[in-house]
Amino acid sequence: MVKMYYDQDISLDQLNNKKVAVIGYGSQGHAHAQNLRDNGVDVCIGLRHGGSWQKAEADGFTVTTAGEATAKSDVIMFLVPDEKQPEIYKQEIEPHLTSGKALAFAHGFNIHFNQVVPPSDVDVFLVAPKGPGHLVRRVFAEGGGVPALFAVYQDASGKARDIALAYSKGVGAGRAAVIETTFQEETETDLFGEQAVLCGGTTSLIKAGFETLTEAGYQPEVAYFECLHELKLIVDLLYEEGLEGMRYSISDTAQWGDFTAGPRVVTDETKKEMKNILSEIQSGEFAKGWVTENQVHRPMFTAINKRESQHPIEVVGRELREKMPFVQQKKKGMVGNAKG
Ligand SMILES: NC(=O)C1=CN([C@@H]2O[C@H](COP(=O)(O)OP(=O)(O)OC[C@H]3O[C@@H](n4cnc5c(N)ncnc54)[C@H](OP(=O)(O)O)[C@@H]3O)[C@@H](O)[C@H]2O)C=CC1
Ligand SMILES: CC[C@](O)(C(C)=O)C(=O)O
Ligand SMILES: [Mg+2]
Ligand SMILES: [Mg+2]
Repeated sequence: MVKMYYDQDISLDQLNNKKVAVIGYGSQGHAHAQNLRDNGVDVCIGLRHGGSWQKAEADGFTVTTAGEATAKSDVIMFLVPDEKQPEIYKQEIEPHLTSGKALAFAHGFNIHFNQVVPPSDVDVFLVAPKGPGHLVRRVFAEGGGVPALFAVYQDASGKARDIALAYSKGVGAGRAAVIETTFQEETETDLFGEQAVLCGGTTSLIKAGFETLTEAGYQPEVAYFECLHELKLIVDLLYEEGLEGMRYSISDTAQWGDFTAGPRVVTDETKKEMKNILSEIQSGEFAKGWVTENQVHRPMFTAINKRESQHPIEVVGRELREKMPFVQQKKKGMVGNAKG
């Protein structure tokens, strides 16, 4: 088994006398900043004037521009959206990224695909939590942690690995598991996971199930609870106990259906397509498409996003969730969601 690091294996010393700038206060930014602060790390926030600035100040942080935060800090964790990083790096980070500092990422996209090229006299590492930022904070606040990968791309100080490990502990990952990787492995596996399984694969599966039931004349509310709402409850069991633990809790009838019908839904053809998706990530084809889509101001992203928000499962889901305030974490004050 790969070596894993836990809190007891990691020292926070490499962060103790350092200032950490978290650039961005969105999904990952607010979680890193708050978890690090709770672990005694000296954190400031770098932003542009806007919604996140107010949130970060209301949460008690010192907020300046990204450039000022970079200038006064030793470790700069870059948590603005991937597609904005190259420009913000050139304008705000690079001019202040003097020798001896460390530039850090939560995802390797821009380093691996050469969109950000830091100078050789700074450390470059990543600490990539394997979970959405809002859960990185929520799970930490509940006493747990979200696992993370760390990787060193450039070790100018000779201490980059220890700083990355300390940072991983600082955000709470040492409570779950910290694994060493490379920028290439993190970038390719993360893109694959979010496209084929966690986000793309799952939303397509949910919609296909919902559409199959509603097109057959079943009520949309019933289809919503069956194909979306209950998925969370099933995934909770998978998270806690794996496949076997989930199957312990479901009926034997469901388990027999799982064994016999599941492979008819996710077939060899599906796996073949997963391999194609992985090849496009590995070759840089996906990255090229995403960079280009942003250069032309996201026409497809915008159109698809609009169409998706009007899907019948979203229409019925909004109504049903309104009546279940206990499921609505966002309305209960989920902080740092720059996406609204
Ligand atoms: N979302 C996640 O859970 C995960 C994300 N990652 C990685 O973390 C990084 C950050 O992603 P994510 O947290 O989703 O980002 P978000 O979109 O949630 O947050 C973006 C933040 O950047 C700020 N920002 C945007 N433009 C600027 C600017 N020009 N100058 C200064 N600040 C700016 C926004 O502030 P404003 O309010 O002003 O717009 C906001 O605070 C990415 O590399 C991503 O791949 C890795 C693991 C999981
Ligand atoms: C699964 C999506 C993710 O990779 C994540 C939350 O880990 C992301 O980029 O947001
Ligand atoms: Mg991810
Ligand atoms: Mg990702």
